[in-house]
Amino acid sequence: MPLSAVAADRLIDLGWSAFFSDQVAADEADLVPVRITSVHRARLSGMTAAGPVELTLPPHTVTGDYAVGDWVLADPEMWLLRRLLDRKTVLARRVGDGSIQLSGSNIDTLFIVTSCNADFNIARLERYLAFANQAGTQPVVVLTKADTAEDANTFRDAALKLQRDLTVLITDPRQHDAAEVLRPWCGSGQTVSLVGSSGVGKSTLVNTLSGPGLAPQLTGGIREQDAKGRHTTTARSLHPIANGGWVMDTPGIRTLHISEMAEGLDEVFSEISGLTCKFRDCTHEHEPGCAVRAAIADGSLDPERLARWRKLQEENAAASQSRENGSGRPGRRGR
Ligand SMILES: Nc1nc2c(ncn2[C@@H]2O[C@H](COP(=O)(O)OP(=O)(O)OP(=O)(O)O)[C@@H](O)[C@H]2O)c(=O)[nH]1
Ligand SMILES: [Zn+2]
Repeated sequence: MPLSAVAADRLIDLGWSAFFSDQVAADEADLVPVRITSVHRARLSGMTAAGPVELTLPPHTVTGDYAVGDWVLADPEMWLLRRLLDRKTVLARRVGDGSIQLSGSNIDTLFIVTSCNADFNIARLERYLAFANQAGTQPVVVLTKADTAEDANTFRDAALKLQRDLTVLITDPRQHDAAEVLRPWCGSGQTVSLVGSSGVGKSTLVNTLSGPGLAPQLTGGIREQDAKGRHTTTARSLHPIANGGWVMDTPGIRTLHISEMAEGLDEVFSEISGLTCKFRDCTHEHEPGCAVRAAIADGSLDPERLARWRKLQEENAAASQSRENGSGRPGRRGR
């Protein structure tokens, strides 16, 4: 069943690309690509080129194995879920009990939102950057509440130093032009998500991006009752952006533990990870020919930045080591 030109365009709007179509085997031609738009305890909702569908799940399906943003193939007769396609990017992290939490997949850009006030925290931003890099998504720092700061540019200058070629934007999420400022990352077929502390303006930004007339439910996560009757935020969802693209609302991340994020960290701290010392296993403590200590000595590397890098390296090594015999890695780099 060849796709009509309209349906093909619609699929591209949804984020479908050669990366996914190349995975469809010849004998799967009658299956339909579905993008997962929300993941519930016992239910998966999705979007096809023709509109929204509720998937029928095969027995023993664990919905937690699926992420909002996933592409799956389904049998159109009953919308029976057949197979998950490989992810281009995946935001994954270890949570308290050691399990992997999937925060979303096939996200092109992660807006790391922080305010020009006491919320602005360099060490936390470096964690978020490692998280985005490890996922394979492009991080963009979005600074809000510039109107309440004496000089927002000092915040922007500090953020620009956190990663080579990092994009840092200043915008007021309450204003319509916030959508214009973020437009380059929100075109047709592009998927964005937001992270940041409570109160920095994420929901306001999602509402501004979604344009007028979209469900106010976007502010505040979707809450469900778990088995013990507690209310927990179990669902994330994908929403259309007014002029193209998709935005994923992700629940707040209270503490972002660094685990299995070596590549992501190297990218944040590329000015350190790119240095070559005389000894390959240099600890940068006392060895001769240490390029890291030389960079500190000549002033090209900030000792505080080095200290933060060390702390994250140690946290990552300790967490990754204790996981060595555990289940698969949470993050898989897509680029
Ligand atoms: N003055 C000012 N207020 C802002 C700005 N951005 C957001 N706010 C306000 O800050 C408050 C919090 O914004 P939210 O969008 O609810 O923040 P959030 O990040 O979604 O918070 P959680 O839902 O708790 O995760 C709201 O009252 C916004 O109107 C800004 O640039 N300047
Ligand atoms: Zn060294």
